[in-house]
Amino acid sequence: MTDSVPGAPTHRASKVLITGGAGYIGSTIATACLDAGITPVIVDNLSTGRREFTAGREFYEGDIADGRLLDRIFAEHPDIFAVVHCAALTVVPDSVAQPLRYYRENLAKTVDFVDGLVRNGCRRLIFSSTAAIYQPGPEFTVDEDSPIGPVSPYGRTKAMVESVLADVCAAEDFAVISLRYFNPIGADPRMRTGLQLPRPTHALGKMIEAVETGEPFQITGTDFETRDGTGIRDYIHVWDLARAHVAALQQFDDVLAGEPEPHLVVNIGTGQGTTVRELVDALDSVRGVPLPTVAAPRRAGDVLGAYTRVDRARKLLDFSCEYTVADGVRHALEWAAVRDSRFGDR
Ligand SMILES: NC(=O)c1ccc[n+]([C@@H]2O[C@H](COP(=O)([O-])OP(=O)(O)OC[C@H]3O[C@@H](n4cnc5c(N)ncnc54)[C@H](O)[C@@H]3O)[C@@H](O)[C@H]2O)c1
Ligand SMILES: O=c1ccn([C@@H]2O[C@H](COP(=O)(O)OP(=O)(O)O[C@H]3O[C@H](CO)[C@H](O)[C@H](O)[C@H]3O)[C@@H](O)[C@H]2O)c(=O)[nH]1
Repeated sequence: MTDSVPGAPTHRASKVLITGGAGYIGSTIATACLDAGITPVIVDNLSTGRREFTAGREFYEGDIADGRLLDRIFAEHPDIFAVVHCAALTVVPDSVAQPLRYYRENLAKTVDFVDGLVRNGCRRLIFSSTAAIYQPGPEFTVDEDSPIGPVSPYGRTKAMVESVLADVCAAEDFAVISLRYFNPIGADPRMRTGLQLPRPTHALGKMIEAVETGEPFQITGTDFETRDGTGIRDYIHVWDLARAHVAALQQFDDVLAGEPEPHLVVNIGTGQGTTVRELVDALDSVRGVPLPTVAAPRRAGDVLGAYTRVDRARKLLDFSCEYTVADGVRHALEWAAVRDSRFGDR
């Protein structure tokens, strides 16, 4: 006799381990989990994450490759039903300058971490993958079957981890949903968490820096084959991105039950492309003041960009975005205004 209901999840999504839960995306996922009634347990070495984001949350300071720490976490929380694996180094130019560090932190440590999960009988994992693993091409849209061809060591670490996870799923009682994120922007709409990195290099971060300093914003690349010559991206509100994780957690077993393999890949984006100039327009309409811009050369390795088709996320996770790009811009500006007061050392 079981208490299961036809169509109901085959597990109860009650407690989840989040690696990198003191970082930008992981802390927002932790908040969204709490709002959905799922208790987050965070493990983070605070290399880029902030202790402030763990306040009032179950938190273990340490490294994902520390097997003894992992054993302790599972001994103290035997009811963890899944892991969201966000912990990684994420700066593309750093990965070019220090590839061994990136392969160690993102790939080798994930191997040790997954070994520890298998040892502790934890068999569900959601992996933070990235749109950066797709091969750049003239097509504006990609889907999960588009060719893989990352151009940076960072992107390659993510593609390699996906392959490792697929192999583990084939050999062990282990199941994975790899979510390939497009470009996250914004903050928790209630301003509990947001971007904590002091020197962001992404487009919206640099625009907000330009607002703060009064310097013109440099548009790096105005000769791409896009509608206005500037790079195109799929900017997803970080809260929507976090909601996608909650959806994947709540339906984990049911979603994978319908799949031929226990390793599923899903793109998470809005399905809409936005050029750099259009992102500046969104910022201008939110602020009501035009941001001065100046044309600059392309960044090394910069690509034309892409946005995702959203059919798989909609069909398998019943997920779609609720926030617009303008919402993301507005929340990023609001967060920038409160951010420093949240951190004692700035
Ligand atoms: N931000 C983006 O544009 C983007 C896009 C696609 C995918 N992703 C992926 O999303 C995930 C989260 O990215 P983010 O933007 O929140 O970055 P972040 O730097 O804000 O968060 C990463 C967190 O992981 C922690 N961490 C790193 N290495 C660790 C280790 N060995 N052990 C324990 N903790 C460790 C850091 O302290 C930090 O809190 C990453 O895996 C990243 O590759 C990010
Ligand atoms: O100061 C800037 C910064 C960016 N851009 C342009 O804005 C577009 C988007 O650039 P982002 O850096 O915001 O986005 P990317 O997709 O190129 O890269 C981002 O997403 C990647 C994952 O997909 C990595 O996480 C990377 O570190 C992060 O910056 C590009 O055309 C870029 O040339 C500018 O015009 N000026």
